Amino acid sequence: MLSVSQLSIDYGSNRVVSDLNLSLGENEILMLVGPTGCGKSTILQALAGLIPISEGEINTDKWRATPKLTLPPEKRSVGMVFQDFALFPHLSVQQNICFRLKNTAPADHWIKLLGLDDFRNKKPATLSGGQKQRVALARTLAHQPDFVLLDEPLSNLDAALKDMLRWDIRNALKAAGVPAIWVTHDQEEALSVGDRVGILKGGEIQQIDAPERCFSMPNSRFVARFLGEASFISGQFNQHQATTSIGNVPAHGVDCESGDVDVLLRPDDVLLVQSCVGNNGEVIWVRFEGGSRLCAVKLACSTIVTSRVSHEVVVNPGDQVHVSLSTSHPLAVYKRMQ
Ligand SMILES: Nc1ncnc2c1ncn2[C@@H]1O[C@H](COP(=O)(O)OP(=O)(O)OP(=O)(O)O)[C@@H](O)[C@H]1O
Repeated sequence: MLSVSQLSIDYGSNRVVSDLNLSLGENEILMLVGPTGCGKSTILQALAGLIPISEGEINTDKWRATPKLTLPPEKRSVGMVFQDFALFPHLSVQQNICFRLKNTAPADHWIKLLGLDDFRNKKPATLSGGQKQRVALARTLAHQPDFVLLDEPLSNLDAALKDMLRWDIRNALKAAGVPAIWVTHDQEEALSVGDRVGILKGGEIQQIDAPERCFSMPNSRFVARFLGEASFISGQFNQHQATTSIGNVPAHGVDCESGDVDVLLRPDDVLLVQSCVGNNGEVIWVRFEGGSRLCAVKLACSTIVTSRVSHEVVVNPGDQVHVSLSTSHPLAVYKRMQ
C-alpha cells in the first residue's frame, strides 16, 4: 500500500534519518517508537510531503516521490493527526470536520461513530482534550485518506483518557479500513495497539516486527531495554536450552548458536518467593504498580533481576527472597559481552 525504500532525510548537513525501509499493509497499524530526537516526526513529515527527502523513494498505489520527483502534500491523500489537535478555533466541530469537504456524508458517519453528535455546534475551546482529538480524527477520516499519520495523538491527554482513546482510534482506523503509521512515546501503547512495531534509534530502524516478537525476541539489547523492563543474567546456551544460576529455560539465540550468553529476562519470567530457607537474593527496590509490584533482586553474583509479583505479596527492600526461572516459552539469549 505504502512502501518506503532507502529513505534518507537531512536537515542542512545533518542526516537525521538514514536508509529507512518499511512497508505498510492494507488496513495495518504500524507503531513507530524510539528515543527522543531519533527522527520519528521527521519521517511522518517526509511521508506527508511537508519536508523534502534526500535519498530513496516513497511509493503508494497512486503516487511516487523521490528527491527529484517531489509531490505536494495535497496530492498525497494522506491524513495527519497531531498531538496539539490542530483544530480551527473559530469553527464549530461540524465546520472543522467538514472543512473543504465536498461530500459531507462521511463526516456525519464519523461524527456519530466517534460520539461527537452532541458537540456539533460547539467551538474547540469548549471541548476536553479527548473530545478535541476525536474531532481531529473525525476530520481526518471524513476526508477518506489513503493512509493516516498520527504524531503522538495522545501525549497531551491524561492516563485514563489515553487508555480509552487509543482503542477508539484503533477501532475507528480499522472500521475505516485505512492503514496508519502512529508515532508514540508510550511503549505499552505501541505494543498493545499496533499490528506491528518499528523501533528507531538515531534515525535508523532497529527492528520492525509483530509486538509479541519485538517484546520477547528483540533483535538487540537496545530494543530489549527500550520496550520495557529488561534484565540480563549470564548463562550457557546449548541445544535450545539456557542454563543459569536461577534455573534452566528454553532459549533462542538471537546472535549466536551456543556458548556463553546473556539471557533476557522480563519481570514476568522471574518467579519470586518469600521463603525461610534457600533464599538466593536480596530485594533492593520495590515499585508499587497498583495491581502488582515490580521488585529488583540482587543475586549473590551481583546480577540484578526484576520480578513482578501480585500486589498481595508485600515485599520490602532488604528482604531475603528466592528467585527462579520457569518459563515454557523460549527466552532470547545474546552472545556474552566481554
Ligand atoms: N526543522 C528542523 N531543523 C533542523 N533540525 C531539526 C528540525 N526538526 C527536527 N530536527 C532535528 O532532527 C532530529 C529528529 O527530530 P524529530 O523531531 O524527528 O525526532 P523525534 O523522534 O520525533 O523526537 P521526539 O520524540 O522528541 O518528538 C532531532 O535531532 C532534531 O533536533
